[in-house]
Amino acid sequence: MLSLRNLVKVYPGPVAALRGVDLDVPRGMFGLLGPNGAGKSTLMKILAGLLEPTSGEVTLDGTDIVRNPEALRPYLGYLPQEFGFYPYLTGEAMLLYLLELKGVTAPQGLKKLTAELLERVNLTFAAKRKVKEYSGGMRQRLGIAQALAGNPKLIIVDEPTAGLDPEERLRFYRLLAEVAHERTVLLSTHIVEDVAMLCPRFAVIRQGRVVAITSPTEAKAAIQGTIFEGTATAAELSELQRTRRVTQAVLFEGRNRVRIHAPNAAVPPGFERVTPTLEDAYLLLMKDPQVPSENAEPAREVAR
Ligand SMILES: Nc1ncnc2c1ncn2[C@@H]1O[C@H](COP(=O)(O)OP(=O)(O)OP(=O)(O)O)[C@@H](O)[C@H]1O
Repeated sequence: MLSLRNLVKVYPGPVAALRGVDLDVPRGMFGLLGPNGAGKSTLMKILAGLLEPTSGEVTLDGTDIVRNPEALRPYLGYLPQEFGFYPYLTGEAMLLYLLELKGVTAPQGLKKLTAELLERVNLTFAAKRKVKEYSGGMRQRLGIAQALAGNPKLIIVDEPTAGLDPEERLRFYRLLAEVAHERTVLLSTHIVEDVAMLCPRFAVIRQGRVVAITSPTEAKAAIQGTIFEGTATAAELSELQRTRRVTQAVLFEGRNRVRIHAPNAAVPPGFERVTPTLEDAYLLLMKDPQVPSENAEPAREVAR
């Protein structure tokens, strides 16, 4: 179990990136969902031992990661947001180099381990191709291969599906789900679909604070019966945005299709009750004025 207690990070400025995060992350896949700037990367870097928190505690199975980052290293795999690959190396040479850099040892030899890891992430066919010829999805799979080396207890992946096309994203989801069978995988993302597809539980982070810890099913159940959808003109849409909580406004066949949260209030004419999506739940949490932006707020369990 990975446990975070009252984790605070203040950058010079000062910028309060984390304002007291409390979180327990069990085995399996766990999502950390939040908009850009919420503090996800800061949190990931602290967990990876690359950044010191201003205060607070992080433990992995009882070992203090903050005071003892070296003790953690063999148990940790990290796929950062910007992974630096050498474009002119082959996938195989790149991975071998990364394993050497990480100090991984293998009884069967590093070359064999490289081949096994490439097989694990379905890249054997591209082992001899230069990394510059890899698609975004192939690069991310190579990134997971290096994170898997040494069979870590904890894998941290920071925004791994940004920029992948739908097919690559799906393939990457399958790989992550498989990897999470045997360990804790902490997935940071601003993409709601990542969480919907992969995470039995997730935390929502907003302005450096955890504002909810829930599951996709619970989050949707909590707003069941309160989401309505209809068509609106541009003027009607501005009025709705002023007076209601709009969870979605998209153009569909040239007209505004709008989803609103209407727990008690009367529903505009033509609007019909629809099944809530995780996106609805997430957007409501992001707009929730109950979640103060400046004052301390304990983690809230949604509909438990
Ligand atoms: N080195 C730094 N110095 C000062 N401020 C920083 C630094 N790194 C991040 N920040 C600020 O801290 C806050 C949280 O940033 P962080 O990168 O952790 O967010 P994020 O949720 O990962 O967003 P993104 O997805 O855009 O990376 C932001 O306001 C950001 O501008």
